[in-house]
Amino acid sequence: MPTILGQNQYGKAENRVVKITRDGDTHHIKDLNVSVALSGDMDDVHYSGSNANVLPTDTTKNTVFAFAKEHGIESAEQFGIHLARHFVSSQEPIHRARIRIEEYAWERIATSDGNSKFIGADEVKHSFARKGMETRVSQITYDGENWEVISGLKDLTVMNSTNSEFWGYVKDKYTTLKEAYDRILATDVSARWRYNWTSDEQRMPNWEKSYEQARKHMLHAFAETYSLSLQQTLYQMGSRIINSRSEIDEIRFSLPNNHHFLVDLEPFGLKNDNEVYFAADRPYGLIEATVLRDGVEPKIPVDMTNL
Ligand SMILES: O=c1[nH]c(=O)c2[nH]c(=O)[nH]c2[nH]1
Repeated sequence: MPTILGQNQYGKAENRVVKITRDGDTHHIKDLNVSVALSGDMDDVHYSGSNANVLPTDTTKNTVFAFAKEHGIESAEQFGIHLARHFVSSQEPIHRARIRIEEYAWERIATSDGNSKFIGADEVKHSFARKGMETRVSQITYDGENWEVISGLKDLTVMNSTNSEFWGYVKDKYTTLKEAYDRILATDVSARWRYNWTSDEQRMPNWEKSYEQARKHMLHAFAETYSLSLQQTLYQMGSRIINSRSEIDEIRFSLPNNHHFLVDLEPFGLKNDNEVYFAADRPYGLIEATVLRDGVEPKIPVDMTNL
């Protein structure tokens, strides 16, 4: 049965590029998911396997990261225009380039009430929360006598573009990780906290205010902790809440360490001065712990994913 090749395209999909622009101590983030699809004279590679016209998808990936350094990322559109023009104008066999870009928006972590006691202007400049991501959750249990209220949030994505190190860890024969003295610290906060309101005899907390305050304290602790590990940051976030909110006795966190790897741009003659990162989605470190008011019994389940 004779066959012919129909429409075809190829390229590297979902290049997760994060560009930090460091304007003194004020940092700016561009966080993109860039997919490249090229088409043109690609009959041969399909029919005979000749790669003579094939620019490797790996190269299209490298180009995305190199362009983030060379041209910066002014806007997703501008970045896509640079890339598409480059592929079509530099490669004879390529006649069409389609660049798809998703951009993740970030906003600076700032004080909601103008009270900058916990957060100096410096911290705000390199601490970000991703827009419109989080989900607020709660679980209410009542046995006719006692109440248990657990509240929390998930998918609150935050990033510090500096003030994070990781070194001095155990090294065995399988350890290859390089010590880091200035790395990106990013996580999707999943937290559950338990209220010490258990009976109708007690004054009920203001749930709305409590949620808002717990969230705020957590973000401020994240932003202002000079972090030597995500574990340390986690503990600071928890203890800030316990110390600031008398109605909360226990908080449990599940924090993925969203790794950002510096891209090696040396092969392209470019210096990567802590600017262009590959945002890996898996595997990820997963740091989990409960922070408790001293003397209380832990009640939040260790595996809180169904909560
Ligand atoms: O903050 C961190 N904690 C770890 O336990 C760890 N392990 C690792 O490889 N990187 C990191 N980062």
